[in-house]
Amino acid sequence: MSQFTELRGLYHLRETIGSGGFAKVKLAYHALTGEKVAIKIMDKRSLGEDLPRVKTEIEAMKDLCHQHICKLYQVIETETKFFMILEYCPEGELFDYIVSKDKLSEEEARIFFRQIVAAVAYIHSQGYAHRDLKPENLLLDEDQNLKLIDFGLCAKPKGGIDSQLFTCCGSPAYAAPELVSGREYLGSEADLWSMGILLYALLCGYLPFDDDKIPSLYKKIQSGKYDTPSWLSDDSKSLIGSMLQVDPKNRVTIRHLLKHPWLMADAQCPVEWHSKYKRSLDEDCLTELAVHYGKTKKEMESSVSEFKFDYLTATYFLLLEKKMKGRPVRLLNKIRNHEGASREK
Ligand SMILES: Cn1cc(Br)cc1C(=O)Nc1[nH]nc2c1CN(C(=O)N[C@H](CN1CCCC1)c1ccccc1)C21CC1
Repeated sequence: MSQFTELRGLYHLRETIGSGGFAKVKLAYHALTGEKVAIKIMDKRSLGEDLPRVKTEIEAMKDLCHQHICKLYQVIETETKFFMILEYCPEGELFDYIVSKDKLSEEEARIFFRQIVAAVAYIHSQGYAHRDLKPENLLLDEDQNLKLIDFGLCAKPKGGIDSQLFTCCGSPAYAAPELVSGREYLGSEADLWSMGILLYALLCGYLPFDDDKIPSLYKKIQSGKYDTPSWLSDDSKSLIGSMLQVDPKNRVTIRHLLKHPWLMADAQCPVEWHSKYKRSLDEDCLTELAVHYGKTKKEMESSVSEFKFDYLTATYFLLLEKKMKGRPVRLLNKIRNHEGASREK
């Protein structure tokens, strides 16, 4: 396998697990921790006018640190390529999970939707709108937790989350009426509409507005009329209805969603949306890093806290991952060279 020289000794590349328009995603192992990562590789030449989207995604993901957002560990930029080293989600896309189960029970849909609401409440609190919320952009980790990905279309409006946007983007079936009508819109309100489509897809297994011709799809979206199958409970119908409001000013806000009765039904507590990641650095991880690099903890702390999204940032976050999963906070001191043979450091 053609080893990218930029990754040599840092990551051991394995098979391709996804390929899209201008990018592909490969499974890899982070050499120092042995943890699995997903490396999104983009070729600058084939990016063309999509290049700004990559920069948007990288800058957004550097800012976002949350239990339901796919973690960015490292960015490597060369003359011809971008490498984004990201959290590996072994269970794939929520889209495939829904298809495999036809549709989800209200209880299971609620567990997933609470996580989606938490992720969106967090990114809105950081001033971002995702603008491409759909089941393909929600991955499942090994504990069936959702991780939001693909921030290439997200917006961080200059004037804050509640200032007007124009660019029409995202996937048509999930796009809000004001967006498909080419009017000005608020990113946060468009995200809430997409979440209504998402909840409908979780509970029904198909989309409320669908048509293979875009113009007629847009007409259906702008009409706001969709059918509600018999198996939907009254509470589900009213929650979906509060998000699929054609007039964005009548649409429920993320703040209301957090304490909506349907979302609190089995849990009796509002959705806990704040990031579980602490501001302060983890002592155990710093100690292990200091030992490994032969530095004092103070030196280690100041290097790590720069968060340059270099190999040190990746190693810190992956050590933290190991700790949060109850695995030993240890670095592999046998650095395997690229043949895979290991030698004492
Ligand atoms: C598909 N699959 C099956 C299993 Br099992 C694990 C996976 C898997 O892909 N896991 C995984 N972990 N981490 C990631 C992934 C996929 N992945 C992705 O970023 N996947 C997206 C998927 N998008 C959804 C709509 C269009 C493309 C992607 C983007 C560009 C090119 C290819 C794929 C990351 C890196 C964040």
